[in-house]
Amino acid sequence: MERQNIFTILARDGHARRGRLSTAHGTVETPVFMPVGTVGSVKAVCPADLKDVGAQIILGNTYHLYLRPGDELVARRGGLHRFMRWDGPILTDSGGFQVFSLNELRRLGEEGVEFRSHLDGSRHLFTPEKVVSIQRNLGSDVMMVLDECPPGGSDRDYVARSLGLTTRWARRCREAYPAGAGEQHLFGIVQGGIYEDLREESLAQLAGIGFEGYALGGLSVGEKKADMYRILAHMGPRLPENAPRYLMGVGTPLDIVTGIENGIDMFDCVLPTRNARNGTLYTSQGKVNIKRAEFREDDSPLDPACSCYTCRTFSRAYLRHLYVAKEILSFRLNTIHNLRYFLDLTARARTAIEAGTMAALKAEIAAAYPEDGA
Ligand SMILES: CN(C)CCSCc1cc(N)cc2c(=O)[nH]c(N)nc12
Ligand SMILES: [Zn+2]
Repeated sequence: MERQNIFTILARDGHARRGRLSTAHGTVETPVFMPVGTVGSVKAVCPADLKDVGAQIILGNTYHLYLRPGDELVARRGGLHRFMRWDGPILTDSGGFQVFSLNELRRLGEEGVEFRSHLDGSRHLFTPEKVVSIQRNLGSDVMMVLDECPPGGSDRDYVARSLGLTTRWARRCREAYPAGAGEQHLFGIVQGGIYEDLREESLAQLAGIGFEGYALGGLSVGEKKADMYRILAHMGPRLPENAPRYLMGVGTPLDIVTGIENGIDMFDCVLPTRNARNGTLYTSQGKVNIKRAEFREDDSPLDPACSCYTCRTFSRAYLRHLYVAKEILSFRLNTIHNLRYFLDLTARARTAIEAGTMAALKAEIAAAYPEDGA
């Protein structure tokens, strides 16, 4: 069955693209930031909050949902959208990355990756076929292939061998879910570490198999920022032109704008949700550490340039009080704001690309976050 083109480019500004991705649960305006909802919830906020802050597509995670509550239980409850009452698009990572980041005990082989659950120590094997089956049970709109993400700083020989395994696994994922097999999209993940030639080799192999979208993996895993930016500049524009491009696990506000100017369409990062819970808030004037004593009697809004519920309603003094008192409401209000900041940033980028003013947006973000470019 001929697949209709799922991704349309509406405008460009240099390598930056303003696009539209169609999924079974609606269209996604790109560039887009995707809030992370690893175990079926974006921590501290509910679906109504997510809609209110402008979330379009959120992330779920194969590893976590497979272990608890179980992908088959979620399937029996009607799939992840129904289970968590999120009716917009969902992207799920394949789980390999989480196996490596959460488990000391794991064994990597041609068949797949064997690991012990971080919850109860039970033994499991993730194969390419298994992670596709889990993501089909979850019903995610975008599935990721099983890949190996070499740790930052891995030597070239290891990275070269690893990308071969990632390609063989990607091919098995595609065979388990051929193009046109259903409404879910399958994205390939380009590896190759900090080596341009290995990155191009990984991409050529994946493009030869054919996926609905392509992700840059293996970045923001401890490598030097300069190395990440070098690979991003080299590979962003080289990813297939008419497919969505996803930079996994990135990043800071400046990383995101830099990714957009290098042709990336989709981003996910735990920074807004994780930092909300430790009081680090992102604003138009840079980071605000809400627990600082200077805010004790500050009646001004967190960010005068932000129109989120938190900034419209509460003072910095109150947000500081909630945080210091360890009130649960602090997590929710801080998360609402931080997500709104990252979602507004990509919304502003969409407008900037249409207007040809991405350079000005980047200069503004670089000035507000001078420490990010380090
Ligand atoms: C919450 N997010 C961090 C989870 C989704 S993105 C996870 C993630 C992050 C990073 N930096 C690299 C990789 C990678 O190379 N492969 C895979 N499969 N996932 C990755
Ligand atoms: Zn706000």
